[in-house]
Amino acid sequence: MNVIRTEDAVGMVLGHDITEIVPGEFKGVAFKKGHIITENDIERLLRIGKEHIYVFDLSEDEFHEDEAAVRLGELFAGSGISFSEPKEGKININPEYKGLLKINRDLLDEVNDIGDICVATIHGDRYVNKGDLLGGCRIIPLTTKKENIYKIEELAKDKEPMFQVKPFKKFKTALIVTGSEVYKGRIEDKFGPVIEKKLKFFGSEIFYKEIVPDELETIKEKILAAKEKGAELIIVTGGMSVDPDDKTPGAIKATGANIITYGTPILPGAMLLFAYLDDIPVFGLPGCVMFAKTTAFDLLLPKVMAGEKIYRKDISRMGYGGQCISCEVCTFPNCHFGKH
Ligand SMILES: Nc1nc2c(c(=O)[nH]1)N[C@H]1C(S)=C(S)[C@@H](COP(=O)(O)OP(=O)(O)OC[C@H]3O[C@@H](n4cnc5c(N)ncnc54)[C@H](O)[C@@H]3O)O[C@H]1N2
Ligand code: MOO
Repeated sequence: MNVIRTEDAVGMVLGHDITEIVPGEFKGVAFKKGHIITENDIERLLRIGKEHIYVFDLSEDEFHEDEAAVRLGELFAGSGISFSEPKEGKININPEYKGLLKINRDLLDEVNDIGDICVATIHGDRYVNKGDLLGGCRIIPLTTKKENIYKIEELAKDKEPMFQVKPFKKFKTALIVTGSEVYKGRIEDKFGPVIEKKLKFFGSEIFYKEIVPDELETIKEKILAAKEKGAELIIVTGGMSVDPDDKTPGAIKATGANIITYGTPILPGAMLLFAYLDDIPVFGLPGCVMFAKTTAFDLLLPKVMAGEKIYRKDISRMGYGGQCISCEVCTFPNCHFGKH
């Protein structure tokens, strides 16, 4: 740090906070450490009694923390992402609309390995709402070598952005409720309303609904009929376990669908089936989806709704963090469930 005459400090970086006291009116920080001194500041500094100040020299090969933070904000913000004004070398990252958050985890780790620059995030692959806090980027020293920023710009080239939000699409959804007890009117359908509510949250609606008995052929026919009618997503509920009356997995298979998984390492929801009938995602949902607050379905549905293709490995890797602990007050998705 150098001591310099205040009049000569324009464009330089203030090395310490400066307090101003105007009796009866104001007492506080007039200028913060790290502030870049402008022509307009000189008179106020002199009035505070600062004829000399400590400054950092911003040499040719350095960026001021705020400038570096803004450059990184521009670099990290993919579609649907905005970032705040820098404050003391820090920007906040926010979504511009509701959607599925994607974070480039490899890039994140590489950036944090460099030093001087810290990026902290929430977990990706979950839904976020407009204005949520997704993360922050802070430059640790007051100034950082330009080469650090250029290195990050190079690292990020031709890669998925650090942050992006994929908007949810509207899916024409078919719902096939299985269960002879429901079909015969012995009990009321409690599954349908749960699914309807979950879909509505993502902006999709059920255009085709059938209640069918536990008969493999009937379930199969209704799935194929839904496809024929233009379904973009097919959900079949109930009959997913191993009882003799549980026909849903067999029926989905019999349509010729490609079974991605029957059994997910997620609890509750281990008996969930996910398949593609041509390109149409098909869920077989076990009974727990009807009564448990959060299940495997809540982890997979946002991805499907954002138009992501689901691979077997995406599901088989979900065991880590895949146990819901049924908190008294559910805060999902702001919890460990489904984060890995
Ligand atoms: N022997 C085994 N039994 C069960 C296993 C297992 O591995 N071995 N897994 C358990 C798990 S985990 C789950 S989850 C459930 C899966 O249930 P299903 O998908 O087979 O559900 P259902 O047997 O069809 O129904 C269970 C229960 O819920 C009622 N239900 C079903 N659909 C509706 C509806 N639309 N409206 C109202 N109520 C409905 C149904 O009447 C049953 O009482 O299996 C465990 N068992
Ligand atoms: O394992 Mo079941 O499908 O969780 O409730």
